[in-house]
Amino acid sequence: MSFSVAVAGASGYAGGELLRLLDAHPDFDIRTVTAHSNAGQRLGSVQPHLRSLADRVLVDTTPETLTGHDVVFLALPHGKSGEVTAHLDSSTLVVDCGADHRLVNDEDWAAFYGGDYYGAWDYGVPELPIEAGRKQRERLVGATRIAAPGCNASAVALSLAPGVAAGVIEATDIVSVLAVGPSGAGKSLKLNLLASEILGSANPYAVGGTHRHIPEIAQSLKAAGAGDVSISFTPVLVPMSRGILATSTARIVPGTSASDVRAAWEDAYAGERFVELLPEGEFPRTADVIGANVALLGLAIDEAAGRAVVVTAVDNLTKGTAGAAIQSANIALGIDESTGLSVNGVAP
Ligand SMILES: NC(=O)C1=CN([C@@H]2O[C@H](COP(=O)(O)OP(=O)(O)OC[C@H]3O[C@@H](n4cnc5c(N)ncnc54)[C@H](OP(=O)(O)O)[C@@H]3O)[C@@H](O)[C@H]2O)C=CC1
Ligand SMILES: CC(=O)N[C@@H](CCC(=O)OP(=O)(O)O)C(=O)O
Repeated sequence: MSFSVAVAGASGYAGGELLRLLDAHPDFDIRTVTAHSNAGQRLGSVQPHLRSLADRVLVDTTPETLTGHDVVFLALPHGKSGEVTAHLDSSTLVVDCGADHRLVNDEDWAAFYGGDYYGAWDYGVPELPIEAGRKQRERLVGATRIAAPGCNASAVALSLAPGVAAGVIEATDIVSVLAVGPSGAGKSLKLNLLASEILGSANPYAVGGTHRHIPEIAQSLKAAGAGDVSISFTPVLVPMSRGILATSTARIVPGTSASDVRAAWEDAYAGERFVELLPEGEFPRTADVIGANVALLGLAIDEAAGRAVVVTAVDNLTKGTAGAAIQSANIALGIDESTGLSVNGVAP
């Protein structure tokens, strides 16, 4: 099978990671690569690590340049995807890596993003437990519109949804602190992301309940069966170009045994290729997931605090975005879900 593909935002970080993975995918044929300020440039001049695609020329991101493909991946700034997708044929599979189609509640959109609200699409985290023992992947089969997740949001949702779905942790008292690499903020110049500001320092941001991923996480936990959700979420920029280490804790439902808590995560992720619960006593490092389409989880029970502690590592650009987008597209198109995706990273 060969599906023609366009990648919009191909000059950016997420677009670059999409191209790296798509070029190795046997069923996808990259036909069009688009950009904005870099339109007209050779891809090799802006993504020099993509040697096999170096002579491709970036074209403008318009409905016309994106029309006529079987699959369109969008890696555009927030607000830009919604503008484009309204013009694409409904039979084209469109996978948006931005936030424009993630939130089901327009009030959340207004509170955390603002601007036009374009409506929610099927959420591209296949392994997420949803109600009644089901997984999000069921909803992706045959989908033609998919919203890939926010990288932090998917790390935290994957961390906690099994415990919520099994009823062993309370969703009303969650604390998540994340160490994140600056590539999550994209390639454009920002003063707080200068090397002189971040090398040798750990810098908190969006402190105090303001981060845009909070409603996205709450939405995923509600889909897993939570009623009310309360999450204190604090990201901290650390000097690693890519990667997320999310540490989340939640109160254990009184009377639940430690083995029942662990069983919730073991059962949820048994047989999953791209989400793995490490053996008891082991915890992941970001170094183990760089370039891999994998989320690694470590779980501990803090008996004294009465809390479950979940430490999750993902590469924000791979399992956190581009890998999730391609995995979800595979499911939508009826291709084997793991095609073109590896659990192996690069190290050291
Ligand atoms: N980086 C990450 O880890 C993650 C990113 N995402 C999401 O993916 C999307 C892309 O992010 P990322 O790759 O990091 O961002 P970058 O800033 O690295 O890339 C943005 C891309 O969008 C293009 N672009 C910029 N302005 C416009 C415009 N006005 N109209 C059309 N295209 C434009 C840029 O083109 P040019 O360079 O030519 O100007 C570039 O190709 C965002 O929505 C982001 O939130 C989601 C999860 C994780
Ligand atoms: C370091 C950094 O700024 N990271 C970004 C991650 C963004 C992301 O996951 O993408 P979306 O914006 O598409 O949700 C952040 O925390 O907002």
